Amino acid sequence: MGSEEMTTSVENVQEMVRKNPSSVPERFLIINNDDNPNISPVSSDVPVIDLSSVCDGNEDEIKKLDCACADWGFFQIINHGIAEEVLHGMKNTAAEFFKLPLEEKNKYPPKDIQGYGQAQSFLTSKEQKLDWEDVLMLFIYPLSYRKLDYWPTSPPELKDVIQTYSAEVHKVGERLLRVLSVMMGMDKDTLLEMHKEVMHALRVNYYPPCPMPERVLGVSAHSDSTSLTILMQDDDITALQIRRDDGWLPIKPIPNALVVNIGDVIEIWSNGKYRSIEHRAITNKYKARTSFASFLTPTPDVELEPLDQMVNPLNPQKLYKKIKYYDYVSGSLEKKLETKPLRKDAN
Ligand SMILES: O=C(O)CCC(=O)C(=O)O
Ligand SMILES: [Fe+2]
Repeated sequence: MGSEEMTTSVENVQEMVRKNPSSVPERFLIINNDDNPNISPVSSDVPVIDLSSVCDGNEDEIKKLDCACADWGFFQIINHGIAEEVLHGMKNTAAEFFKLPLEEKNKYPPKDIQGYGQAQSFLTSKEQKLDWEDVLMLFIYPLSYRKLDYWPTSPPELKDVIQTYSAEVHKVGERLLRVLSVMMGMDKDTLLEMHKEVMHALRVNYYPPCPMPERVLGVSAHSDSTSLTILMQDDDITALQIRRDDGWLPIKPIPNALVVNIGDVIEIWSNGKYRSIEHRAITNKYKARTSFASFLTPTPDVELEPLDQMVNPLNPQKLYKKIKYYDYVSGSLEKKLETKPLRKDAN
């Protein structure tokens, strides 16, 4: 049972619910009313983008994507080219992993952001409210960052499934970055080159059912410190919400579509034209939910700064200071999932 001792002081949420399905420890209860999951949602839907049409150069669809990145920061993509079997394979195999006994899952205790554990064990802060989720986090690319010690060996096919799913998502991410590069006035490969290498981490979020969904968040409000995040969510539960018009807008799952959001890095490069929007996930009283977030980022040594061509009469100055991506992430981890750390005046 040594592995259990190796976990942090935050209890495994799934295990806690299994042992005591009707109670919620104090540290999970929300006090700040702005975080209230009950706040009345805004009604309208995030744009749905046909990726194949965008990549074929369809002007209207590209315009729609431009609008989605600027006005919404979030959109869903269809016709992304990832086979249904790949998506379902990932969901079904991960479900088998989360069903395993705790001792089995605890063979991969979180360290250096990788492994299986509670959301907070991946972060530094101790005081914040806890999120109602357990997380499996793995570096996928570059291969030199991959630490297979953290890749679960059970179920046996999981490693291959993660590899196949992630390779496909990576291709989608690169296609999107090529289109965004052109939309930002550059050659199609420039944005990719600015990453030096497109780094990729997979975070599998497992949210057990929660007896008090009106007072507990699955993941509290945050923006992603990525270039892009590509998310696969369950079809049968609406839980992801984005901040919009002073309210929270739910993103209703579309079967086999993927949710994409602009992260802080693209917000900075685009000098605020494309927006990294705060989002959160609420909990569900009756059902567990799983989401798969693929985080695409530049390498840590990349210097972030608004691109010269994104400074224009509409946006006459650089809105963000130059900062190394590594320092940016360290800063936002400390501030962590509080409020959005962006919009530093550059002077
Ligand atoms: O579960 C979700 O829908 C959101 C997850 C998320 O925002 C994240 O992992 O960064
Ligand atoms: Fe997120």
